Amino acid sequence: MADIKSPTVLNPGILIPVNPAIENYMHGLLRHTDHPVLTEMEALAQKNNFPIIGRLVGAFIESLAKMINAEQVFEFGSGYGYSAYWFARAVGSKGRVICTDADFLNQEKAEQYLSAAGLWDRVDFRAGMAQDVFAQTKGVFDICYNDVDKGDYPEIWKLAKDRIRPGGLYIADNVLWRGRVAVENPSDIFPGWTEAIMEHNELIFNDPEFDTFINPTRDGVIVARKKTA
Ligand SMILES: C[S@@+](CC[C@H](N)C(=O)[O-])C[C@H]1O[C@@H](n2cnc3c(N)ncnc32)[C@H](O)[C@@H]1O
Repeated sequence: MADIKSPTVLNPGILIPVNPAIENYMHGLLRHTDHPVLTEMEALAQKNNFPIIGRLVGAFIESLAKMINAEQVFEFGSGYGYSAYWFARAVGSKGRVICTDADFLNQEKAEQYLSAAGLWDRVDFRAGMAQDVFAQTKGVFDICYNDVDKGDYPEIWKLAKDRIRPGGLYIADNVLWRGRVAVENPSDIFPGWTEAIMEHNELIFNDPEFDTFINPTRDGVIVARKKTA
């Protein structure tokens, strides 16, 4: 039996923080979240090797959004709407999830899936660079969620942090980057991405305006709550 106290080592320098058997067990507990649209979106991700947040993180962000009664969410990097599916459920019929993605084909797919799920009327999907869309959007958000290319993580944090309401959340996926943040000289997918994620994480943990924690599920999700006083 695998030692569940040690992270699983896949390749030299690549670590999975939570033992896959435990993640499978947690998946099993989420069977009640099954939905035909969700299953289709997950199948597409599997087929195309597209990096969606997956069921465990999806259920996590939905819970977080419900805990703070979030109604206004901004997503940096929405893909074809899988993470937005969970936020859209949480914000309710009066809420709004602004989605952004650099690939306009993802907007079409998101419309198809989220319409089928009855959630499209809560979504405002804007194809383009998330940074530009954010600059064109006014107001503060209950949640800013970051899942863009990892080299841009520090920039997105700096943009988002001042436009989160007190008590609101900054959430970013992949902040453990398959453990690369924890090893010396990791082999990276793109040069500089590990360093950018590490800079991002340090900036957030050292920001006195936020209380911050990393949930190590899947690839690591950082959650930073803006203090109220
Ligand atoms: C990891 S995927 C997002 C997955 C999505 N959050 C989910 O879990 O369903 C990253 C997406 O961000 C988009 N992207 C990357 N950098 C971006 C940027 N600066 N602005 C807008 N979209 C970006 C890519 O086209 C890709 O679809």
